[in-house]
Amino acid sequence: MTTQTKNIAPYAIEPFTDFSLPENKKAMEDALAKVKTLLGRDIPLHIGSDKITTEDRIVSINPGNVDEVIGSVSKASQELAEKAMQTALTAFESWKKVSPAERAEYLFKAADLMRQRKHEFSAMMIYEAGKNWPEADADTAEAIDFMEYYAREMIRLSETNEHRPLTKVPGEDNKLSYIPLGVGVVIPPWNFPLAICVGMTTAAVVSGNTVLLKPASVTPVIAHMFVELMEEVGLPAGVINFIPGSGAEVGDYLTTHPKTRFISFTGSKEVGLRINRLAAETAPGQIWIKRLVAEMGGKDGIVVDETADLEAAATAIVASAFGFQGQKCSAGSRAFVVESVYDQVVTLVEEKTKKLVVGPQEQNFAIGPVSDKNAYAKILEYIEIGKGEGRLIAGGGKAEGNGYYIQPTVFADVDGRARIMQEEIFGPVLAIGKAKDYKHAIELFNDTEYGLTGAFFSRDEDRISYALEEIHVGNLYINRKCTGALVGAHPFGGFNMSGTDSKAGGHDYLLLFTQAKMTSRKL
Ligand SMILES: NC(=O)c1ccc[n+]([C@@H]2O[C@H](COP(=O)([O-])OP(=O)(O)OC[C@H]3O[C@@H](n4cnc5c(N)ncnc54)[C@H](O)[C@@H]3O)[C@@H](O)[C@H]2O)c1
Ligand SMILES: N[C@@H](CCC=O)C(=O)O
Repeated sequence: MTTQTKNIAPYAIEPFTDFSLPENKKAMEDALAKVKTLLGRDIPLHIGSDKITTEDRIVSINPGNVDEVIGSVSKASQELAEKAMQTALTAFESWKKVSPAERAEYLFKAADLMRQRKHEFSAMMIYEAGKNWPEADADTAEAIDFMEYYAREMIRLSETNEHRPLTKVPGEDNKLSYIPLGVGVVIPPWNFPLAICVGMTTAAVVSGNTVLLKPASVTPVIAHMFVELMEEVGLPAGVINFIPGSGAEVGDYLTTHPKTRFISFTGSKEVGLRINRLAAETAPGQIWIKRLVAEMGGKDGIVVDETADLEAAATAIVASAFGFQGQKCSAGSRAFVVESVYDQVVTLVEEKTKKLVVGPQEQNFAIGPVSDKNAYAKILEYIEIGKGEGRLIAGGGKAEGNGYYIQPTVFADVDGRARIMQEEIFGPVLAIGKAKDYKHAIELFNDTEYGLTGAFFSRDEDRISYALEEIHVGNLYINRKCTGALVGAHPFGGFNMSGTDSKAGGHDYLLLFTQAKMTSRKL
């Protein structure tokens, strides 16, 4: 072990804030007040050390108060995307020579600063993404975790010859080193606008790559707050280039660019498959196969058998379906319950859902707005489809407020092949189906093109063993909700149309941003 590693404390998960304590509540209120004074600013592109302002803008608004502008964000054109690519290519030549421990140090410093200003980052997400306080706090905690975790992981990878030596051959000194790939395009989603953006970007950067970060158009301001933080800790110019822009224009341009070495994408199946197709084409002058990490959607859910703790199962169903308004790739938008306890579980879910109050997230309501106008229209359309596919037992339409508010909605008696059981709605809509027995319930659960998260509720050990083997998802939980993976503890990524199963927050993740070089020296 090197001296540097010895001085680094073992990775520990960032604790969540308990807002029932008056001092924490006050700290968040102060942060909300402070961040409010920062809203509405002009946000430039960051290309190398240049801050570039453009005429064309993305105007980010508060989805819970649509008159409030969060920021007016400059938008990259293809010419500016090209400038960013050239800048990242130049920066790569020096960044790749910076030692892994030094690269990790930037992440440690940024994690430290983010921890100190935790509530300010959360406050920005409360305004820009419509997260409530605990959801925003968990997002910030996860962003800190990703930086702490990947920094240590890079150091561990750089010491691989000490920890996992190659087989000895007399007369040879053989070594393996993990070197960076080059310039990557990082395309995060809006729903974990800090954690996933930070995780994807810092994993690539700590591995020695330089990046073009194209934030989600719904949440560019919180992404910019992170970019400013990385500048504050002294990350060299050009390592992270911030280029908000249209997916179709800038996204396609960079995906097909011959100098793009890898693309790290998290978002919908439709966009992920498009990037997969475009990235597979070899552009003139391209000398590598582009690497693609694509984490996509889900149609996740919970299976409940008759031996389960039904109260706990119903609580988990409601939390998984409606946490952050169901806008998680891990959201439990389906539940399958065996017929002997079906009515009991449905009643419990109905009661618990009806207790959820909808309102603005500045005031920390359980349910806030959905992300934007398009999502609002799409979710309401699915609710209408659901009315023809199941029995409406809670919600069923718009909720009051100056934003994109929708009632948490539950449909019971839904067939496994119904559209609301098969298609990712990405909103507060839950479909419940009845199964003959636990095996049938698992069969219904597996009948989807996705395979991201799932949970099984039972007290029977044999059935739990069966579920562990048969439920086909990347993240499977027993007797708990199917959302809320923790960095280091629950490496995250899905099967089938849910993506490339990259296992973010796990030991294998940085391998996706490196290539292993073997050197053999004759002694
Ligand atoms: N599997 C996971 O880990 C995970 C995590 C979070 C979200 N998601 C999924 O993300 C989706 C919600 O996020 P979203 O609405 O931001 O998804 P989205 O696919 O609409 O957008 C994702 C990102 O892709 C960009 N984009 C759009 N068109 C592009 C193109 N042609 N080229 C390049 N980039 C382009 C967007 O600007 C955004 O930054 C859901 O399907 C959800 O399940 C998956
Ligand atoms: N990692 C998060 C989901 C990320 C996608 O939206 C969870 O486990 O709930």
